[in-house]
Amino acid sequence: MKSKTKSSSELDANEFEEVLTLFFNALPDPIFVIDQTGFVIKQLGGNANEIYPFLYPFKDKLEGNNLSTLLPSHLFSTFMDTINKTINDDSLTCVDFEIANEGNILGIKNQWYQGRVFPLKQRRDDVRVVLWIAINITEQKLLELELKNLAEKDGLTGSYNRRYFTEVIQRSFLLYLRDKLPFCILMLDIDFFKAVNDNFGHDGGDKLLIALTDVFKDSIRDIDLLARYGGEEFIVLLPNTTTQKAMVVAERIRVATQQCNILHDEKSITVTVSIGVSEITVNDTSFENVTKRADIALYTAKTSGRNKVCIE
Ligand SMILES: Nc1nc2c(ncn2[C@@H]2O[C@H](COP(=O)(O)OP(=O)(O)OP(=O)(O)O)[C@@H](O)[C@H]2O)c(=O)[nH]1
Repeated sequence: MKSKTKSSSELDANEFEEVLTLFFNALPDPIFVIDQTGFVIKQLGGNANEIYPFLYPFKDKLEGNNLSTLLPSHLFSTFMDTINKTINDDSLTCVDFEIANEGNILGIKNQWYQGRVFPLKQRRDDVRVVLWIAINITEQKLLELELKNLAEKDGLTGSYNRRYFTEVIQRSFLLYLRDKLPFCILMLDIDFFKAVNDNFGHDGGDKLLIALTDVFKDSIRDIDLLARYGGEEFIVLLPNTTTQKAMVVAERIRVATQQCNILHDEKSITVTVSIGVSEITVNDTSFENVTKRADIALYTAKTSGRNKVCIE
């Protein structure tokens, strides 16, 4: 009987594995074989040190160790949740994660990765196993963050812009309809701002707007939302707040503004602010009813002498 002989173009299993290992090792993205306990069975590829700086410090320490000893606890949880989901669903799972790189020897800042995790049929000591490919997506993430920033923030002061504010107040209004969670609005307008520009130049005016943004932020809680509404007009959303408390916050902002003193070309600039306050009511049919009342209150503050807090 004629036995099957290997032709010169065929590889035996060992040779084939050798080629595959060479191939994987040449890949810039690291690939890990990890079991369901978080034990790293094998690491392949990941040779682009500049885009995989997280591998650099323990390049040779990954294999044979558990992720729990390699990753910070919050990342370890993310990895284990992803591995369990991949195995339970028996399908590809994708997860984005960020790795902090402070003090990294390569001087590279935080990096974002996407883990693409595939379930494998193989087991290690009866434990299921996955293939984890980590792809560096930092540039894409930074671009996304920059676009988000451009869409939501005001270029001069870094506070939120009117468009973002409108989105948030719309949601607050819907929450109010559902849960009756009250909220208040403060409409702020700097007094005689034109005179600041006239006396100190547009640069001086800009510098003041930036300084006042900090003053306003320092006077509100983290959950409150400050936005630049127009030129020298700002608006604050105070969630879960009723009129009485909103008046206290408005008064705090008014006093802090009066006390703010900035230097520009060795001259000091001081201003005051007028503030209109309003609270959502059961009769309101849109968030615009609330902002309209704050605007009317602001007008009253302006026409009754400025540097005042009024309510409507
Ligand atoms: N420097 C600077 N000025 C701005 C900016 N946006 C708007 N302004 C100026 O803000 C001034 C607003 O003037 P007005 O609307 O007359 O109001 P006001 O002088 O503050 O007077 P009252 O609001 O009535 O107290 C105008 O001179 C605008 O040019 C900005 O981004 N930077």
